[in-house]
Amino acid sequence: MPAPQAVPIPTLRRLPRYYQFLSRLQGAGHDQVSAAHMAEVLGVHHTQVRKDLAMTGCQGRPKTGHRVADLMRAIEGFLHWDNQSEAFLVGVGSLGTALLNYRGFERAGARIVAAFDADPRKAGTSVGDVPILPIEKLRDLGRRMHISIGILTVPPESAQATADLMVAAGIRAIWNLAPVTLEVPPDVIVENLEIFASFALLLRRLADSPVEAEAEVHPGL
Ligand SMILES: NC(=O)c1ccc[n+]([C@@H]2O[C@H](COP(=O)([O-])OP(=O)(O)OC[C@H]3O[C@@H](n4cnc5c(N)ncnc54)[C@H](O)[C@@H]3O)[C@@H](O)[C@H]2O)c1
Repeated sequence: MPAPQAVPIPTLRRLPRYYQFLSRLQGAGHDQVSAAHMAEVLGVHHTQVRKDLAMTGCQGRPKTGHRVADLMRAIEGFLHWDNQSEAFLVGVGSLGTALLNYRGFERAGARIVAAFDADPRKAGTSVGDVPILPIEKLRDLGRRMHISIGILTVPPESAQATADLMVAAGIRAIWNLAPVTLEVPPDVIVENLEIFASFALLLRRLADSPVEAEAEVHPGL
């Protein structure tokens, strides 16, 4: 298996999509899949799919392709999903609560073990089985529990201070959902996610797409 730094980022982004597709195939009772079929359904060039899958070390067979279960295991191992990383979430508002309620993280290899908020009314409560703790506990607890991932869902004005606190707590990877460019030491990884950037792209593409026919608007209304 190549060293992690040799893996192209686009491959790392495509593998979870492959995994979701495989999981749907498995759910529908299929146990074999070809790279060509994955390429067609997912709209990725088949050479690229083969290259990506080869990186996971899973060998396909010329006629039958891959066993779905083997491929899923290979992707899990390659992305370290089989070695769950524990995460802290900071900022238990609308977005933070939605993420805490989302059980898909565990399938993606991360388990949120505690959440933190500055609002004293939230401390001492929980979302599902995740306890909400006062923000003052973040630093010591992070260090004691060797937590490496921080999910940042505080308002923009608190984002940099929260990132600083996460770094002081020993967190080495921050998933930043606040619309702020964070400044962190060079050895700390930041991945930003902006849902509205994707939505803006959708709107732009809709505006650019040709309208084929004068559609009947809301028939039946
Ligand atoms: N990435 C995206 O696509 C996306 C989508 C929606 C919202 N957001 C961003 O996510 C963040 C949260 O949005 P929301 O709608 O959940 O806000 P919210 O106001 O509902 O929740 C924010 C929470 O953070 C807590 N908080 C504030 N300062 C804190 C601090 N210093 N330490 C710990 N906790 C603190 C508040 O008490 C509150 O519970 C915002 O930055 C928002 O812009 C991003």
